[in-house]
Amino acid sequence: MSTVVCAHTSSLPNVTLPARPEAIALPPAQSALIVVDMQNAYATQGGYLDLAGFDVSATKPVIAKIHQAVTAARAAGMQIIWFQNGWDDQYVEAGDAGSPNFHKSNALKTMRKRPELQGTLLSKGGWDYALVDELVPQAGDIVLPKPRYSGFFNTSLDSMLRSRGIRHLVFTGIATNICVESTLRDGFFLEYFGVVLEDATYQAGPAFAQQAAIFNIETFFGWVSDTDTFCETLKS
Ligand SMILES: C/C(=C/NC(N)=O)C(=O)O
Repeated sequence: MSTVVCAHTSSLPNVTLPARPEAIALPPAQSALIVVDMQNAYATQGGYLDLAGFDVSATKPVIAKIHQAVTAARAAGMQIIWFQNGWDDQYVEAGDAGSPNFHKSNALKTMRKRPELQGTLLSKGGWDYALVDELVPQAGDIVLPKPRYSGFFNTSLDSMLRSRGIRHLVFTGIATNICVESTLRDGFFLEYFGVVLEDATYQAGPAFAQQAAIFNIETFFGWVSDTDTFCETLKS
């Protein structure tokens, strides 16, 4: 079985992650573990996705897997990056009717339908915006707010990564088919190697949305592995 090795990092200590469609090199000093939007909005009952009608009842095991992956990545010296999706409490950053986001964001649509929720969903400083209690960033981690689905759009992610010489991105978080896939895709166009830990992600929508996102990543944009394999690989 072949292994994909980035030409610029081939002289670094050889950590190879078993993945689909083939193994991929993952030098810890040139890699970041990215945790996408593990906020109450996306992972807790009573949060935005739940209120908008999406099923979040199976997110607890995903939170546990992310905790496991973060712990292993931290022990290996890998940079941890946490994203939080949302906007100011007046929703200026969300855009007005001139922005597609205004029309497509289910958080904004839910608040228009239920005005009593106005100011609560994905609003910076609120419970919905906060990371779930089980996942706590530590000193040295990077916490980045993001205003759109892709973590590369209108954020400092690219410069944070480039200034640290990071070329390899390991993705966890919610939702696989939206912010995880959007960020991994943009990373691909910017020449980052993206791997998703399948069991440390969860979709927004039916199960086929997860399957389609994983298919797209495995086939066109990156690589797919799982949390135990990632942790074992880093340990060895
Ligand atoms: C539906 C949705 C997904 N966000 C994400 N973190 O993938 C949203 O933000 O509206």
